[in-house]
Amino acid sequence: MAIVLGPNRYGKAETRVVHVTRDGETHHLKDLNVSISLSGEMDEVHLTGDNAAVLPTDSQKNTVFAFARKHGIGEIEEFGLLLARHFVASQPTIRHARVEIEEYAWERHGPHSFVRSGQEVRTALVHSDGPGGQESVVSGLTDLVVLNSTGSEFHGFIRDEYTTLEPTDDRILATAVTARWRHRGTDAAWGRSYERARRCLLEAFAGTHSLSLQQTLYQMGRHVLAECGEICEVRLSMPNRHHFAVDLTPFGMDNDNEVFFAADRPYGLIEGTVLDDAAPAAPRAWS
Ligand SMILES: O=c1[nH]c(=O)c2[nH]c(=O)[nH]c2[nH]1
Repeated sequence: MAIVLGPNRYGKAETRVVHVTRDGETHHLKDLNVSISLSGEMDEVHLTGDNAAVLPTDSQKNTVFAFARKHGIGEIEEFGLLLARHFVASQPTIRHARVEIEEYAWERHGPHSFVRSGQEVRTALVHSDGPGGQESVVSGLTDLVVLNSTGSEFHGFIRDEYTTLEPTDDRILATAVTARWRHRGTDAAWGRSYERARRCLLEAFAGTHSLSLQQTLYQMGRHVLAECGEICEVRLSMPNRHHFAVDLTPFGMDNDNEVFFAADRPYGLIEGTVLDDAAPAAPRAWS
């Protein structure tokens, strides 16, 4: 048996950077969580402990803050590309950079006062092999919590000896959407693209008369691809947040889908990809 070093990467995870743009009395806020992961000629550091090829993760963290000061923070895809390209272009030992960014939204509550809005998080995942190499941008969101109080059925499923679920033609459909979408290029109008993709997800969730969460998932991905030409692949992960109508007959009451028990776990987890089959595959874009 030969023992060898396999794939590896390293970087500073979860640098929390807040940038304030001061426009007189009126301030603008960007609140990010930036995770950097670099790879390249890293055999020596693993095999012998020679650090000559290693850009310290501490320097990577500092770069995030310095770039926020130098370039400001616009769209997170843009900031991610700036960072990823910098590491690969400036360090010969670094061949590949992966930058993952979460953006937390703040709602304006005054000229320099903000309220953290919802739990939804905007995301970007950027890969760069440097000038002339491959690059990819995947945008997305997590924790977009949505609920339809009707317009959802689930019946016609397999019944085996362990099946107790009753078919239903009217149930609550609720989920917390995690969606990621791959762009065809690296120069989209990121902000507008994000708003359009998000709107499409919501429109399709609300507008689909659902026979299963799987069917709703496919419609959501389809709608994004149909409306957003800059996007070629959508990956969705949606927990089925079960709401069970409570049996109130012990108390002499009926319950015509009015009172539900919102179960926490277990939950069905429905995941799927919707894509333009002509788009080039980019497995590395998602890793
Ligand atoms: O939309 C659904 N899809 C399923 O696969 C499933 N399984 C289940 O028990 N309930 C549901 N609902």
